[in-house]
Amino acid sequence: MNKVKQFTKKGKVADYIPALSLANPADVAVSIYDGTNTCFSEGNHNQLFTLQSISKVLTLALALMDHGEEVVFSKVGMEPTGDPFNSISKLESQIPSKPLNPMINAGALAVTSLIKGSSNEEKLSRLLDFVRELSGNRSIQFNKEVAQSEFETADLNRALSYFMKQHGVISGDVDELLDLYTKQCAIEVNCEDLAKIGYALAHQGEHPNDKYSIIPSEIARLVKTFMVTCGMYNASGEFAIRVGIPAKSGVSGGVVGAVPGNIGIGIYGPALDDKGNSIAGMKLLELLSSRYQLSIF
Ligand SMILES: NC(=O)CC[C@H](N)C(=O)O
Repeated sequence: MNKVKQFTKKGKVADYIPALSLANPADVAVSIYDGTNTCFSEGNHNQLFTLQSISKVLTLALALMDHGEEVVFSKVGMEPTGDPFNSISKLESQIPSKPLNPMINAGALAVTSLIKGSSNEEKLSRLLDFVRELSGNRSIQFNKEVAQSEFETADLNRALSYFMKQHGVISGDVDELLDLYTKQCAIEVNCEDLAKIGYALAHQGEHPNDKYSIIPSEIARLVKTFMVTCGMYNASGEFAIRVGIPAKSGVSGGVVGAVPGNIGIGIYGPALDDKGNSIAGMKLLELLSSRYQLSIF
């Protein structure tokens, strides 16, 4: 832990969502869960933070459970982009303007538009229940201030959505979609919750304590594969080489790691590198992976 703390000085807290700029850049925490009911943690593992892009993994799993692969992958592709997570450029150059994968914002917005429910309240409550079940934590909620702060400033995500609506990738009201998406991104967890979610994904979608199946194993496999190819945005290639753990980051500084058949890892470190990944989190995962030989490759 001491080895990685120094790296926080080189990073910057995200401020394009104003509420996220309140985070303390010096924070670093990690939890590791091996299925034996208690987490091994270091740092302030009770610190709450929002899922942000980590939620994309969970909405993908839910949308696949709701509709199956054929429907979901008619709206979103399976290829890494090599572009920043909020880029619009490939939407225009791809025919028929389908977002390239579900881990970039355009693809995640398309996936969120697929979540079943008769209202945003019902869709959000289904997603919250899903996150609560995967983490074994019934008290998980979303942070209203962070959701509101993102909703008020999400013009780029609105632009992506309008572009996709024009091209028939999504339908319906764009602000309704943004309302759900910003609440999904504002779901609040701590490192232990993330470690348990990582464990569930690492174990074919099993409940982290009770071991019954929450996500069908084929969907858990598919989601982990996206974590490898696109989980760290346009740093995914280097991350696969240096770390080799299926993982997903968010601009709040959270990272979830799922070592297949083994541990789940939850990290918080809000100082980010230039690609939007937790700078200390990436380093910590690199050290953990080499010390305990966790790379899947
Ligand atoms: N990379 C991220 O975590 C991005 C999520 C954020 N809510 C956004 O859409 O910009």
